[in-house]
Amino acid sequence: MLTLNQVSRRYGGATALDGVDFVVPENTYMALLGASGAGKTTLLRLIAGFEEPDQGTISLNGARIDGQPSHLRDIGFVFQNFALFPHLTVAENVAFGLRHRAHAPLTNEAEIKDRTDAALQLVGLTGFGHRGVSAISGGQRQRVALARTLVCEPRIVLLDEPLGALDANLRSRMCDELKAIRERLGVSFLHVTGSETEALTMGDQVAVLANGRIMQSDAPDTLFSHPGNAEAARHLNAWNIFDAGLCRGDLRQGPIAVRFDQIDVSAKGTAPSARPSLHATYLTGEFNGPTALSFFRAADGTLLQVVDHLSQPRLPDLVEGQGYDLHFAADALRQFHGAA
Ligand SMILES: Nc1ncnc2c1ncn2[C@@H]1O[C@H](COP(=O)(O)OP(=O)(O)OP(=O)(O)O)[C@@H](O)[C@H]1O
Repeated sequence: MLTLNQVSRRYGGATALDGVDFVVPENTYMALLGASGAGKTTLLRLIAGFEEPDQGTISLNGARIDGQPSHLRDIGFVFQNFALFPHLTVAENVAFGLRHRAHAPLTNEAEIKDRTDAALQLVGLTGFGHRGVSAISGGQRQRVALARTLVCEPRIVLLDEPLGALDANLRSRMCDELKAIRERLGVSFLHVTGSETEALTMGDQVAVLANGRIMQSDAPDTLFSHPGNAEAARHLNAWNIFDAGLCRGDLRQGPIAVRFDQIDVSAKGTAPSARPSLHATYLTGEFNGPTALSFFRAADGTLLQVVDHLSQPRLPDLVEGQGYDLHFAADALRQFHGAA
């Protein structure tokens, strides 16, 4: 189990991480979701030991690792750009870590070969060992990077946007593979990403990092259905967040959130009186295959989105520039304390 306790990191006057409390349990695929600049890479670099926190502690299985040299932490790191050696073969790239690690480097060629072959088999690259790393596909390069990390049997694996350099089809295939490989190994993976879809698909647990803090860490379905604050909701790209004052109905003051797929639309003045509702102007629509997204503007300028599933359409025909009532079940909304 990896534990960060009140970890902070500043660069000059800028705070990258601000009192982060974070736990990655054993044998877990942990996804860390955050926007660009949220501090994701900084967090991984502190765990790996490439940098030290200004404050706070980092422990692995109960023992402090902050302050320890990086190469003694037994932590694997898979970089976004794979960082393979271009002049080495696939097998040589994988074996490199075994030969050169600071802690008990291997010299026995038979053992190096056995462990390299096992790592290549684990990532589905048996038979590719002799190839140059420029003679394989992007997805295969990603798997070499993973094999190179896994061959050293790290206690936890950190993955920095590992699918970022892959095209969309390959990305979804690699999602399944990464999950399967982790399950076979039984070590925890900490995978950082800016994509909510990737985080929710991959993670046994998903943490949201914003403004240098962990906003929420939960099972993906809990996070998606019950974001605990406006910042977590905003990262899921599925929730409208607006001021309760816009609504007709008996609501507490402050920011509220309603999911894109839980809002209904009626002609102006026809919202059922039992449901909270607000007026908004229809801007435009967007088809995304099986779903359609409609955009509205509320009186205070807030942009609202409504998702309609084409197999079960709920929305009337909408006219651009015309006002509508947007309404929802009272139990569909979430209210948060503090600013939106
Ligand atoms: N070496 C550094 N010197 C100064 N500022 C830095 C340094 N490294 C990171 N920062 C700043 O710290 C903040 C967090 O950066 P970090 O790279 O951790 O974000 P990130 O979430 O990984 O972003 P991205 O998804 O864009 O890679 C940013 O504001 C960044 O500009």
